[in-house]
Amino acid sequence: SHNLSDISILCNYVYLQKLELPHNKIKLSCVSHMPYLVILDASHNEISNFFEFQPPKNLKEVNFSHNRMTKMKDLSAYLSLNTLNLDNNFCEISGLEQCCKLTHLSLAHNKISRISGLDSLPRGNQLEMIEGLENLKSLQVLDLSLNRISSLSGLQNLHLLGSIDLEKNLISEIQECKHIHNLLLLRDLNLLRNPVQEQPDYRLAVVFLLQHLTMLDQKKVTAEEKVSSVNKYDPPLDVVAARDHMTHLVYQLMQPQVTLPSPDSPYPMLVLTGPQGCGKRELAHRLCQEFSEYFAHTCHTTRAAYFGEENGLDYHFVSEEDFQNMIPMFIQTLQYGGHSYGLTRDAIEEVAREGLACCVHMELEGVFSLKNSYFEPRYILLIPIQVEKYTGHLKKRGLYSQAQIDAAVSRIELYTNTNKQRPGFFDNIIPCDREEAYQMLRQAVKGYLLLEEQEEGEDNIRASPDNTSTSGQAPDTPRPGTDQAAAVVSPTSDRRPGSNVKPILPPIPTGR
Ligand SMILES: Nc1ncnc2c1ncn2[C@@H]1O[C@H](COP(=O)(O)OP(=O)(O)OP(=O)(O)O)[C@@H](O)[C@H]1O
Repeated sequence: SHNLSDISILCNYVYLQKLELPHNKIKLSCVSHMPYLVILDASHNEISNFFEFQPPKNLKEVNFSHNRMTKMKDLSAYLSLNTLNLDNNFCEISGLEQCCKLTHLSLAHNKISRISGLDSLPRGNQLEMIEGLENLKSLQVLDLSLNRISSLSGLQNLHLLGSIDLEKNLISEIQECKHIHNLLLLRDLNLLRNPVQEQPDYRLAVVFLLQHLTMLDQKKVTAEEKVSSVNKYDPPLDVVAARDHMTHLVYQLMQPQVTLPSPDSPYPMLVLTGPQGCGKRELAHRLCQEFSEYFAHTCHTTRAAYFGEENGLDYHFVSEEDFQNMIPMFIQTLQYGGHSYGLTRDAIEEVAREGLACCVHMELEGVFSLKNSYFEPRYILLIPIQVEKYTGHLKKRGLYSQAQIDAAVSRIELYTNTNKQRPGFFDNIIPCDREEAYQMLRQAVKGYLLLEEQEEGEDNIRASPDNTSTSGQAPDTPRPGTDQAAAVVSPTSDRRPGSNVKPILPPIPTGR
């Protein structure tokens, strides 16, 4: 750092192996007199000529960063070079084809729009790491084929990149593509002859992660591939529900006898839906307790019972193996947070035989699935209004990991969008983070049950069979706890299960 400009005196030091002259204004012609030079640091000078000296046979490390070079030349004579720092110089990289020992190339802060010519670096000595590319903001085409690169990290900010050729490298993980996920102009990626090709569903997974690609591995990405990849890795709710429904429909057709439900006598059900942890489970529980003569909860899950949960009451807790064996019995299932949840026909029938309606809670996919079925439940959406409060509540519960919390929070939008885009999809919407959520819920349910008058003292008034009015009830409507009721709900009754269910929910409006 002494602003040296003339170093011709060094011409006499022919045995020099290491020359460090950063931050000067030197010219390098004297290097031609140093055949044994191994390390050269001429960074931060004003050198405009690239390698303008006779090649020292063993020159291994060269630092030319921060100079004024604009044009590269063929470096085939510099056979021993393994480390080359060219930060802050060039517009185009070339001439490295014969640098067979190059393993470390730094190209930070250049104006390079095209990197090529690195593809013929001989095997066994290929680049393992390219440094400094992150600042090559104008780079559009990157050819790093035939190297030993195993990560795409460092490319994430090259927003103008349209083409990356990494054929025959060591990329082995599909997740590496996440590094280039935000490159919206990237159309062409070549990962041929990388170990990643062996990963199951490699092509669909890459097409999913890089949705702007038009060419992958020198093959056009088709519209069908794009749709299949989204359906596989982030299926829309309708697709999840349709698949679930299809499975259960097939099994249903294989069942010896279908009892519930039937299109002519819909079985009443109440479904609470909303993102996980919004309190559906407790609310459903309270409802089933308060309205125990109307509702019972019945769902199966493979998740372990939380403290205080009871088998058969909160869920039927079963092993994953049992759950899989029961698949033919389900009318709806969902994999959520690594666990399986489902509603079996048998469980619904058991509730129905007791003269009760099912009150279940589920994620939105379950609702979509039920909407495909014969069932015509009432759907109540429980939605958090204040995200921070909801997040705090999830944390306080101490049941969920941060990832689960994030997933639950991110799904709020799914619910609100569904509500916006499909008017009438939900019968009621209740802000679940309000103190009075349960009061609002029971009010809605009482509305369904036409129970208002009963509260006002008319004890014996129940919902009419046709649900059209609450007054002038048929006096012989069975009351819970009476012999008559017992007769109707007797499990030994030979009437069709479900036919004794109280006609509690008003008919579903047509056109839903
Ligand atoms: N049969 C089903 N189909 C779809 N989703 C279901 C089903 N049964 C339960 N779920 C939903 O799966 C998610 C996880 O269930 P879990 O019982 O662990 O909920 P939770 O953590 O207690 O949250 P919440 O308070 O929302 O019930 C919940 O959103 C629940 O409503």
